[in-house]
Amino acid sequence: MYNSKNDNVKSTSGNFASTYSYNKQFKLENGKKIRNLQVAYQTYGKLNANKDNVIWVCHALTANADVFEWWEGLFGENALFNPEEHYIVCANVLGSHYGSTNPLSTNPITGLPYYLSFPQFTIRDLVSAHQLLASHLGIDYIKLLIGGSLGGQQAVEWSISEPNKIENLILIATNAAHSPWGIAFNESQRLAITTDRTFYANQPNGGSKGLKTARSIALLSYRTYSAYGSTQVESVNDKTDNFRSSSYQNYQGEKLINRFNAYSYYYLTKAMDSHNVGRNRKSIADALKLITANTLVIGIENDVLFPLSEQKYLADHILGAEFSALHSDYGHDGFLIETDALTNVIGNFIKESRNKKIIKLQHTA
Ligand SMILES: CC(=O)SCCNC(=O)CCNC(=O)[C@H](O)C(C)(C)COP(=O)(O)OP(=O)(O)OC[C@H]1O[C@@H](n2cnc3c(N)ncnc32)[C@H](O)[C@@H]1OP(=O)(O)O
Ligand SMILES: N[C@@H](CCO)C(=O)O
Repeated sequence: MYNSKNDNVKSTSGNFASTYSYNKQFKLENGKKIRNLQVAYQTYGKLNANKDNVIWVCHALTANADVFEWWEGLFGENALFNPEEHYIVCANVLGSHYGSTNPLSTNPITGLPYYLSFPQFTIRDLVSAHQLLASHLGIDYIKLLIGGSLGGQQAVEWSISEPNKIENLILIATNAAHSPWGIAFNESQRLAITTDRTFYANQPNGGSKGLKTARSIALLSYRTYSAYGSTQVESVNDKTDNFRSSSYQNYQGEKLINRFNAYSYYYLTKAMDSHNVGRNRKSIADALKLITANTLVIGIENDVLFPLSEQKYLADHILGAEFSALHSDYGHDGFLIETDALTNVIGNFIKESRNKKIIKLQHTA
């Protein structure tokens, strides 16, 4: 149920799924090392002769490398980001069990799964692992790097660490440093997981009841008062129990534990907490100034987890960045759902960028 490792599989939708193995020791930001690092990834389309059609997607907390599945509408055969024009790459993050090395993987030193002995990693480590993959794929230039939420945290870090490699950057519903509010939400979820004593049993479904509660807590930050009001309102006034909202929370928790494990969730939320582009750099604002990509920052108006002020901050500190706010009844998760609005705003940004480039070329000719 947990491992979807595919080795060099060409799927029916024409995409290519594979796993990259790094044969040296992978050094984490905290100095710890992971042997035999695996990075699962999928590609769609072909790298062109100039190697300048790469779209790299960084996924959020519980997604996987199959971006055509979870970002359908923005990515797909007939979408803005399509395999006809682009070479689209999406890799599973370190710590997630959709094919990359994670706490359920076997530790080559002990021959046993890591579980809670897995080393803690940061957003920068997620990026470093994907930079190795990019180099393995012969990609030294990314036409457009895009990510939302935890995916946006990776995209902003990548753009700071390798500014010359990223031409265009799209950051959605994300931030420059994870907020005290966001960390508190994550800690509450981890408290739910660790209250489930099976978490310490080191078994694949350990902590799953706790994870169900964690997802229930998280949903309150991914959705809004009005989303619950419109989708979970009762049609009768005489109920005193068994409300739709309760069943929804239970259903969503069950849905997650059927496809995700508590260990990956625990470590990935800690990685999210670690996000701070200013760490070991002069300041957050100075780090953002290192970005040279043509940048669009998109926020969701009623996102309670990553409020608009965070995207405004990014746009104000990244040189020349544009800012756009979208409305979504969903709140934070709107970045995964409002694909028509995203296609529209990103499509316009790409057109404007092309025009700017033509004008620049005319001036320098
Ligand atoms: C292998 C994989 O699955 S890969 C990973 C896929 N997931 C990801 O990539 C992570 C990112 N995606 C997500 O977080 C989510 O899928 C989102 C945000 C995009 C959409 O969330 P959803 O849960 O689909 O939407 P929403 O909140 O409207 O809930 C709808 C679901 O709740 C169910 N539901 C709605 N109200 C109730 C209720 N009162 N009681 C019980 N169930 C309910 C619906 O029947 C529907 O069920 P379904 O998912 O089985 O079709
Ligand atoms: N709903 C997203 C997390 C919010 O960014 C996910 O499950 O990946």
